[in-house]
Amino acid sequence: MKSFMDGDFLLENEYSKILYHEYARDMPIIDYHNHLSPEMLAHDTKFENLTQAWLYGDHYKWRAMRTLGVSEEFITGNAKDLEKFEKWAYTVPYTMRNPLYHWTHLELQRYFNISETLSSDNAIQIYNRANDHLKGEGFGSRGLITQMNVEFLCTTEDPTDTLKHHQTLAQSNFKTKVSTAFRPDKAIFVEAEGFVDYLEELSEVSGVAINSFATLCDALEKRIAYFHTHGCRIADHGLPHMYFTFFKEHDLNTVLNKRFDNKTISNNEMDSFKCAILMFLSRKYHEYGWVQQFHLGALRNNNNRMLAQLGPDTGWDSIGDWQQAEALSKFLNELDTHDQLCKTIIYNINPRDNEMMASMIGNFNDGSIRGKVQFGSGWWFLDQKDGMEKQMNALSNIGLLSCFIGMLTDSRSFLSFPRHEYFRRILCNLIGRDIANGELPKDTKWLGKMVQDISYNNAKEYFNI
Ligand SMILES: O=C(O)[C@@H](O)[C@H](O)[C@H](O)C(=O)CO
Repeated sequence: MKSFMDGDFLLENEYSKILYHEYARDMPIIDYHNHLSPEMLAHDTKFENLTQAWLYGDHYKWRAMRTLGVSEEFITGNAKDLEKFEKWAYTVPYTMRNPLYHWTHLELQRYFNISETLSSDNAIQIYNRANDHLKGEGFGSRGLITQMNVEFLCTTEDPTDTLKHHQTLAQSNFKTKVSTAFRPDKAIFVEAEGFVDYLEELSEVSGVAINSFATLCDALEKRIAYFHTHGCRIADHGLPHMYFTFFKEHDLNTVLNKRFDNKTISNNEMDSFKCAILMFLSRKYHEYGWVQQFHLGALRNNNNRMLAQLGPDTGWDSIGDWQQAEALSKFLNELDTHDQLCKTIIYNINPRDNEMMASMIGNFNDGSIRGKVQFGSGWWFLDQKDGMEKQMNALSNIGLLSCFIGMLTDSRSFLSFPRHEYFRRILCNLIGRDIANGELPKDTKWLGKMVQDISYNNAKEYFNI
């Protein structure tokens, strides 16, 4: 019987172990999508305690604590950091079978060499032991990244961002290359309450007076050029679904003028605007040689009361069930038809769409670039063992797992990088299981190279790092 989370954690047989320990484990990390703070990296911010490093910003943990009945005071409220940690320690045993249980103990092991399981019983001891580490060398924001052998990481910024922290990092001696992803969502959601105010910000930072669809595009292009100058080569979008509707520029200006006049717009006007702005952006990404990502299907901000209290990305989102395939196909086809489709990564949040996504990418992998269009790793509610296995099985069954660019943390926590280890163990076990069952040859050399490609080489080549 295996011990809990021992050295062969998630590795069921000898082949899984060989693939992980001898091939995947020591590959550097390329984390091409996350929400880490570039400011904290630029300043190499140290953490006063484990609560700040582990619980601040992590809405995965917040949802678990709320489900257990922990008061918001001890989550995002005014309780002391130690009190918040004690509530998290109380919660952890109740997260068994949720990925948080594995991530929590993997992180305690990898950063703090703590192998005990966390609970209320040992909360204070573990808190103090971890804090002693955090006070030491190599445990600032940069050190935590360096410890995990991270070669490249990509944060996510709005087009109005100055990128001053990325510029600081580029001029520093920090070994990890820190880039940014251009995330223009606020310019896309034309119906959003703050849309017009946002256009004023965009106008200010771009130097373009935005009074029409064309000038909005000019402003965005100026920011794409600015981001490009500062090393950005990736864009990202969080959408309920893709948009594809017929539009005329005149109508788009009508939509904008209605928003400037605080008038409501129809659903069709909304969709036409979003299709048009996304089409413009994608064409520009292609022109600049960028990679574009589309995170599709999240049903965001479901709890108005808590949104008003805490804002977005605080744990009140869930899996949506929009139809995805037709609009996505037509959008990508329109770009492909005019040779304007850049490298693209599509992510689904509803597991129902796994096979659809795995088949969709084959429509536009035209042989021009190896793995040009990618089915992204299990995202958000799917970035756990079951979700990752299902995503990789769908990709294996319908596409080519060997061309997959693998894992990303999508995290706001500097302690999340063992999630790459978690992914690599799951990947190696999937393949090791097939070898043990006689479904794959005992060619650990070939399959070892495959797991190294999925863990690192494919992403390095895909993003030209
Ligand atoms: O990029 C997104 O929109 C989501 O990943 C979002 O940031 C979410 O809060 C998240 O971090 C899920 O892992």
